[in-house]
Amino acid sequence: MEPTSTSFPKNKIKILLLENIHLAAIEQFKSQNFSVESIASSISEELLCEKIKDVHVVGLRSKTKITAKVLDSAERLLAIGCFCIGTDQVDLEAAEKKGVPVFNSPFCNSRSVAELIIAEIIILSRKLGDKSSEMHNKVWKKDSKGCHEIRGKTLGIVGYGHIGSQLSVLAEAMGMNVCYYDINRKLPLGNSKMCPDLNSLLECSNYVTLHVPDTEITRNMITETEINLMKKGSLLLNASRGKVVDLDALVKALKSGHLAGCAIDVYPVEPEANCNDWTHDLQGCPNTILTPHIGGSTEEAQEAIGLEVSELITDYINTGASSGSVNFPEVNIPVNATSHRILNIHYNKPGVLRDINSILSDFNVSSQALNTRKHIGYFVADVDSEASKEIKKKISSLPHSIKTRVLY
Ligand SMILES: NC(=O)C1=CN([C@@H]2O[C@H](COP(=O)(O)OP(=O)(O)OC[C@H]3O[C@@H](n4cnc5c(N)ncnc54)[C@H](O)[C@@H]3O)[C@@H](O)[C@H]2O)C=CC1
Ligand SMILES: O=C(O)C(=O)COP(=O)(O)O
Repeated sequence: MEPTSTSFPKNKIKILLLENIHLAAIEQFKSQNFSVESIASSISEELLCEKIKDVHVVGLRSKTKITAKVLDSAERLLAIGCFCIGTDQVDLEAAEKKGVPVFNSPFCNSRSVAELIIAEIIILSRKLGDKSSEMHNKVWKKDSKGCHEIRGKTLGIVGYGHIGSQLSVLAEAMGMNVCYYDINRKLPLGNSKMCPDLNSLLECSNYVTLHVPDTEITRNMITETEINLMKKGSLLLNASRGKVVDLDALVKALKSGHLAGCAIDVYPVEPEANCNDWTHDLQGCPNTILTPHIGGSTEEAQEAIGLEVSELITDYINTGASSGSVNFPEVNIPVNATSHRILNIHYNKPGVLRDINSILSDFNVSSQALNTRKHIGYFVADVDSEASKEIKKKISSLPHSIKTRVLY
């Protein structure tokens, strides 16, 4: 008997991509016959609430905010793709409660960020930004005052994760001494040294670079107090998130000469799209490199991210595999071509598995798996194709069910 066609037609799957996500993702989704709309910029919450109503997948980068309000409008949403590392732009708990997995690319642009920081350390050490600006303005001013080699200097890395550890290796290869501070225990790479606390790193470093996520703990991690603990003439680099550093305090330290320079790639508020009227108090500060959140903006990184995240989402839509999501129970059982697959997302309450299995006890189940997180459970089972419609109907009507899909 032909399996009943229960899977949602692929060409009805609507994918909205924002912020100029790489063509590799668009091509991957189109190869699955999904329909794709790609927008080059971020969009406002109001417009997103409207556009997301009939969308099954939304892809974004670091700008677009997926708030609880946006999620309330997203009745058909199956998955969210953060085509970047950070996922702080998504209300992860609200997405979990709605049974929407969030996928990201945990390290495809780590090297790009690390290389940018190495470049900026050298540019700042030789004041290349100011020197180049002077030359463009007809000023030939040759001097070595305040210019240094980086060999033998100390780089303090705050956050020794994918980027911080990559940077550690590159910096040591340039002859720098490396120390780091992390709230988690980390394997020190090469000759790097762990600092017991942030203050000791600030006090011993010639360069301080920040590579932490945006969290309640890291917001305003570097204020006037921490900047004043830094050595006079040291330099601060931030390519993590804009709220980690109090930029007013940074401007004050640059103008007083306490800090010899800085490189800032991220800002508390950033434009939704490219513009030519961006202003900030950091403009005009001495030996100050300002970049428009381009740490991960290399062709290599964007292509790799586009491929990785689109493949994770494709697998989730086509097989229910949730590996690689940051907010969802991980379930990943081999596909059984002769069965139909039931996917059930439910509130994590006692008795749900009993209720599901009492429904399945009347049918043949070739494999099943359950995993849970704080708010939800994710159940996957392969069943006879003849029974899948009936099983889906019964499981989706259970009191704690959030979403139930059938794949074949
Ligand atoms: N400017 C840009 O274009 C980019 C910015 N980023 C940002 O950089 C951040 C770091 O990226 P990855 O290294 O890949 O992340 P990761 O998660 O691999 O490493 C972050 C490290 O920070 C540590 N950490 C967390 N809170 C801390 C605290 N309060 N004090 C000290 N350490 C703390 C964690 O234990 C972890 O080891 C991302 O969360 C993202 O916000 C990432 C890529 C590109
Ligand atoms: O990977 C990250 O977290 C980033 O901040 C990169 O942001 P972007 O993808 O360039 O908007």
